[in-house]
Amino acid sequence: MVQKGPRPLVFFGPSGSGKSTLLKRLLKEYPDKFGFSVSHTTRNPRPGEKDGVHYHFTVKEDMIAAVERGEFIETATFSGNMYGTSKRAVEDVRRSGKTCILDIDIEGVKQIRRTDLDPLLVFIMPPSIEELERRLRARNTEEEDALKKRLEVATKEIEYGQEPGNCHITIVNENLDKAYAELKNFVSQNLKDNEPEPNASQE
Ligand SMILES: Nc1ncnc2c1ncn2[C@@H]1O[C@H](COP(=O)(O)OP(=O)(O)OP(=O)(O)O)[C@@H](O)[C@H]1O
Repeated sequence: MVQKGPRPLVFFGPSGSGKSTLLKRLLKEYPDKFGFSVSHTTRNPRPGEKDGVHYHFTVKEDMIAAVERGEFIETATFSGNMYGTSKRAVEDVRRSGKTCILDIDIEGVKQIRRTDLDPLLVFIMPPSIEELERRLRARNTEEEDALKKRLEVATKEIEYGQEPGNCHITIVNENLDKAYAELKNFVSQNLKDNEPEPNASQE
């Protein structure tokens, strides 16, 4: 079945390559055009959190069963709680007329490619591993062990992203403004039914 609404826009690439930086800029410039899917979690709601808005709150047994039925694009466990993005949540954003933005790892990319969600795959590549390491160190968000692990995984992710057919565009994020211009150009070429119209006139 051909789905109505704009295709989901998937960002993937090594940790530190600049995915969040680029997608935040896109969301800031076009707040009405893009949206995020609502994730599922088995953790308890915090005060003020609404089911279906902040998360779809569920229990482990149900979530495991849904994962086994193939309903999830990706899942992860943090401090004993499961989190995940369901196909349904991505479809919901699409039905609202917005482009659903996803920032996922390559296992998630492999999963979403097996669905009928027809995603546009944007691979964000660092200029070099050395520069990636410099940026991760400057970001100062990881302990040394976690940083080393991210750099190890980065090589595999770069290999996957560079294999023909695994993405629709590779953006080398050397100069941020140039990388963002490439992203905007790709988006406006490929999401015609969701043509970005800036809410601010200055570019
Ligand atoms: N073109 C660029 N030049 C220099 N620094 C950059 C550039 N793009 C992003 N950065 C910086 O590099 C760091 C990593 O970027 P960001 O956090 O966006 O990466 P990410 O791919 O989202 O990482 P993660 O997967 O770990 O969330 C940030 O501190 C960001 O400000």
